[in-house]
Amino acid sequence: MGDEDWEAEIIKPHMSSYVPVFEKERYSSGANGDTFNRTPASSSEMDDGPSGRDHFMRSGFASGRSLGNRDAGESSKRENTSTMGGFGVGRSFGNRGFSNNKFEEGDSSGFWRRYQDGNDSEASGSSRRGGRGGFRGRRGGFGLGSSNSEYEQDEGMQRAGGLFGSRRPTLSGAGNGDTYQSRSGSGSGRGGYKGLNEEVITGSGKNSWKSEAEGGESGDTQGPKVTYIPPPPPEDEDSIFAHYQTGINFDKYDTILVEVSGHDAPPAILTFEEANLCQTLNNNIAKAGYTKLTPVQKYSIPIILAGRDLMACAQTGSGKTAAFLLPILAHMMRDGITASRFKDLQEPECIIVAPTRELINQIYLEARKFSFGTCVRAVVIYGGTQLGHSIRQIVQGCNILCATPGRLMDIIGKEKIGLRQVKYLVLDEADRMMDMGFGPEMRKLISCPGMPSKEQRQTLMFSATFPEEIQKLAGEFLKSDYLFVAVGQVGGACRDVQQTILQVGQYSKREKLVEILRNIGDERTMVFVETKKKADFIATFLCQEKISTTSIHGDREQREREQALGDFRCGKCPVLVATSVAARGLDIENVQHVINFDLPSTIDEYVHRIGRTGRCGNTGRAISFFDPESDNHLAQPLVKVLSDAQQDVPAWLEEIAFSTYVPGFSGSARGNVFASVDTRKNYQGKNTLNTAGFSSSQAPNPVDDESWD
Ligand SMILES: Nc1ncnc2c1ncn2[C@@H]1O[C@H](COP(=O)(O)OP(=O)(O)OP(=O)(O)O)[C@@H](O)[C@H]1O
Repeated sequence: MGDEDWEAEIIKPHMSSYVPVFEKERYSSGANGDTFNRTPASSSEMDDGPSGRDHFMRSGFASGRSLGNRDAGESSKRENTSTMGGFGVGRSFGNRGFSNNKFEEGDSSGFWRRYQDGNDSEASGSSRRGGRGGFRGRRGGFGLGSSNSEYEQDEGMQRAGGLFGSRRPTLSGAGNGDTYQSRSGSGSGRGGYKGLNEEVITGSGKNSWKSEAEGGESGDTQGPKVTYIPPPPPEDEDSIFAHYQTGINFDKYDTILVEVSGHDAPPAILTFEEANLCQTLNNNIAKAGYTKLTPVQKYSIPIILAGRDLMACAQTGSGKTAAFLLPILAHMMRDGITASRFKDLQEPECIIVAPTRELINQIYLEARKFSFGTCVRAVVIYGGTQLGHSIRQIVQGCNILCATPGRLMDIIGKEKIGLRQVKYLVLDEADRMMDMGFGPEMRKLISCPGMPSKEQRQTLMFSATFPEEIQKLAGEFLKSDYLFVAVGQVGGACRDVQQTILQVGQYSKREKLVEILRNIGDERTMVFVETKKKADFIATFLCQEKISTTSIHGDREQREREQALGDFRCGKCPVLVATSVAARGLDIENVQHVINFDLPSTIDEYVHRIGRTGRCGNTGRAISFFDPESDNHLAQPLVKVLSDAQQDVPAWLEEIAFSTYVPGFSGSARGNVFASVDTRKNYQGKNTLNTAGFSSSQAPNPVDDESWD
């Protein structure tokens, strides 16, 4: 079944019997699921802004999918068999379907009362704007142009489409775009997110890229306000330090070759004790269950402690987060940092940016964990949540600010954050942060008034992939004498992931997926697809097949995204269908399988995706469907990634790779080569060691000569 058939498929009446299970405990005051089941979607109260929208989000894909409000009511009474929360909301005719729902009594008004935290005025303000939920019927719209991006970003470019209704359809003037717009009313609804390939031009033809500060999510001038306030993280020590076990291959990390390039690199440390951290930090490390350093930590910690700028590349799941957090915290403690107090303008010492909301939240939780019992206060802010909430978090004090780029720029624009005290700037998933999507915002950040120059601050970049062309941009951010740490092959896949590539044509993919998932049973599995609409579609399909599934992608509300992740983490939904928004950084316990239902367009993306499993010495499996109709361009880089990771390479894949041979190829699908190591040409002083600290001149060099020099 091709793309064009999806909408036909999705509106089959039987599908409306699949309604979501909601996390009743978490939003207990509203008894979501109950409300959902009880409440008929009949009258028109969608004008209720946030609450209407809230219900809209929660009321499930059955509702808006195709049958409008009446079916929403009907389906809500049906057996609650699916665990898929709210996807496809308003998908095709959602505008209508949801503009009439009446869920607020039991559900979201309760939620809002509970979490609004004194922000009724903002909430009602947005209520008065009216009809937000109604317009959101277009979210995720099939064939509506919102979902065809191959890449989803949380901030930056994507917001242009999402916030201002300036998506590709508005350019087309016909077809999907028109349909979409007519269905979604004025198009003023805040609809999801744009992807890398989507246009950033409004219907009026102007470049509409705007940060939240310019009238975006902050809602000063246009569009409804974002009112979601994420629930606070648990405060008890057990939850803060909850962790999963390192796996059987954790000790094998020591055999990975590490190359450090640049001048005067400090020697690696072999133990936490050698880092000479303060007692509180050591206690926190022990409580986190860390007894032994990972390679990237052995090398990065002393480099950062020595005050050097760093670009570090290490395989997925190998502890890069602690590699930067621990030395930064150690510095702060050594400098005798004072507790930051309530102030209207906060001046954090450290700013950490990451490309997705869920990832930055995860980093924040790590920062909170390692700073436990110190006076260092970490704060997280990200898009899709109420701006007022972000501001309230910040003004209470902020030493480490974890942020997605768009929200960060907004807050800076609102003069809640001053940059003069910034000593550490961390770009996690740095290659992503510097690429076309986020690069402009990052450049804005480093040239913001008050931001110390690169000479005055310490800049740290971490990722599992560092394409050569992106490395070349790093000079803008890093001091010229920065050090480069490469743990193993730069851009290489984690060897603890057993990779299988299956040749599956697009018409057979669903059948194969179900077959695999049935064999897998309840083991946690992430299924990656290429577009947002396909994520909805596949998740719906799996629910239909009675496989408990949830989904995460950029067209889902932040609340839905967090709920989906929560459901997946706790095992309530063992299958998570995701777009690339979940490809990077997410550290979820017990993800045993990754399935690439669609291969991504770049090999780096592949490496990140499969890295959601096989973390921290645990083993995992990745199965990828290779469709010769569309994936041949990946054959060569796949062969390279597989062989570098000592995986079996299917003969048919080698054949395709050979037949699509591109002279000069050295590893990647998008022109960027695998940078085997530091791309600076003239550095001196390079040493290659294994992570037990012994010189490995005898050992085979992991460096791919082809792309070096
Ligand atoms: N030294 C250590 N000992 C035990 N566990 C560790 C250690 N370092 C990190 N971990 C754990 O390993 C897991 C993966 O770490 P982390 O998320 O930092 O990986 P990463 O390298 O950033 O991965 P990705 O490239 O996917 O972002 C986390 O659960 C983390 O707590």
